[in-house]
Amino acid sequence: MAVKYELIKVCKQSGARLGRVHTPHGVIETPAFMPVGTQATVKTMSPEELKTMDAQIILSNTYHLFLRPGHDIVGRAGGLHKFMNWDRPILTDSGGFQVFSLSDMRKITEEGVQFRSHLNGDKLFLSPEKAMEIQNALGSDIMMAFDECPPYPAEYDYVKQSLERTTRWAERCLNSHARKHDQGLFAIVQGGMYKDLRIQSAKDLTSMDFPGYAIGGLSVGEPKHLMYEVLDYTVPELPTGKPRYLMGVGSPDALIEGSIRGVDMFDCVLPTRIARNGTTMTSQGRLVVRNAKFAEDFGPLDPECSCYTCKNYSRAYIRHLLKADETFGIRLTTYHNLHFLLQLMRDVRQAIMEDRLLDFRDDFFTKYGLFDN
Ligand SMILES: CNc1nc2cc3c(=O)[nH]c(N)nc3c(CC[C@H]3O[C@@H](OC)[C@H](OC)[C@@H]3OC)c2[nH]1
Ligand SMILES: [Zn+2]
Repeated sequence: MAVKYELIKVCKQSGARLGRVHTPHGVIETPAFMPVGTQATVKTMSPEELKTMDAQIILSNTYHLFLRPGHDIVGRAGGLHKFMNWDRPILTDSGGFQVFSLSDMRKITEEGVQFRSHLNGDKLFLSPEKAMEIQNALGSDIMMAFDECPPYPAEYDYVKQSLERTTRWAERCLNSHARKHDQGLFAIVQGGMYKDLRIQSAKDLTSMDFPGYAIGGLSVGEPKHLMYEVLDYTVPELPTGKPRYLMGVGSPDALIEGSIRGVDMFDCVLPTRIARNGTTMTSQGRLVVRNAKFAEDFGPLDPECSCYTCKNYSRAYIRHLLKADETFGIRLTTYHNLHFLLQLMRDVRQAIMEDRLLDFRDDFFTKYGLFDN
């Protein structure tokens, strides 16, 4: 079946919502955090470990897989699910963002974007139609429309031109959507930090029938309060019966604040990226386990965590592995960080069920030391 959203309940205290996103490879309970597996793997984690921590859906990336190994190879392997041995839902980004964040020598035209591969300098081209062809070959359950994510800050006129082109590109994606595997195609709302442009982008895109809507153009260096402000006036422009996906977000506080504002899906490289330099998220805030002070600390990363890492290994052992550059060290910090955010979203869903998400936020922020900064 195609991608459908089922609204279960709205939190009486916060307006956040509990929902389910039905996809060809299974159901996602929302609000949900989606681990990022850019190059067809969530770095250092096996699919079995991701299932043990109950990751419901993972992300992969059109830009990276187009460049390497090539979407045609993945297609001939039977698609991304088969290629990476993951039988739950997969969402793929359309590649637009990476063209701007990874490659140089790029040129935007109405047709699409010319750029050079960040791997070998090859001249390449991505367009709405190409992005759809690639995602069809990958066979992801949720595909993203090809868009431009303007930099921050960006001039009003540039953002207006850009969002209007992104809307035309979204229409071209819809028209070239083969629905080969009954995949869902989400449009991406742009408009920078300008209220009238965000509302224009949302109105234009919701007038076409997409099964879900992403809010793009955020988490690009703007202050957090500005991101929340944009959410405050953009989310209400989106249909309540469709999932809302805030791209590239985020930290524990942003996941809670975004859920309060009615966002259903989140993705962020934070948990896997900071794990690689030995930074972990714990119920008492961030903990840099590489620090010398943990050399003889034989307790778990987080005394309140029930994950595999915290049940079986000490801070001293993990610190030793990281200092010795042993791969198992970043596997343990990665496992814990992903589990931490997945558990946080389970707690958020429970708080929505019990109409107490604002209380949950205050308790979490107090313990996590977020009222300090
Ligand atoms: C960090 N802040 C952030 N703001 C973003 C805004 C946009 C946006 O407006 N449009 C598009 N198309 N993508 C965006 C993205 C990339 C997310 C992907 O980036 C990849 O993570 C690195 C990952 O790919 C598996 C993920 O897949 C959905 C953003 N990331
Ligand atoms: Zn843990």
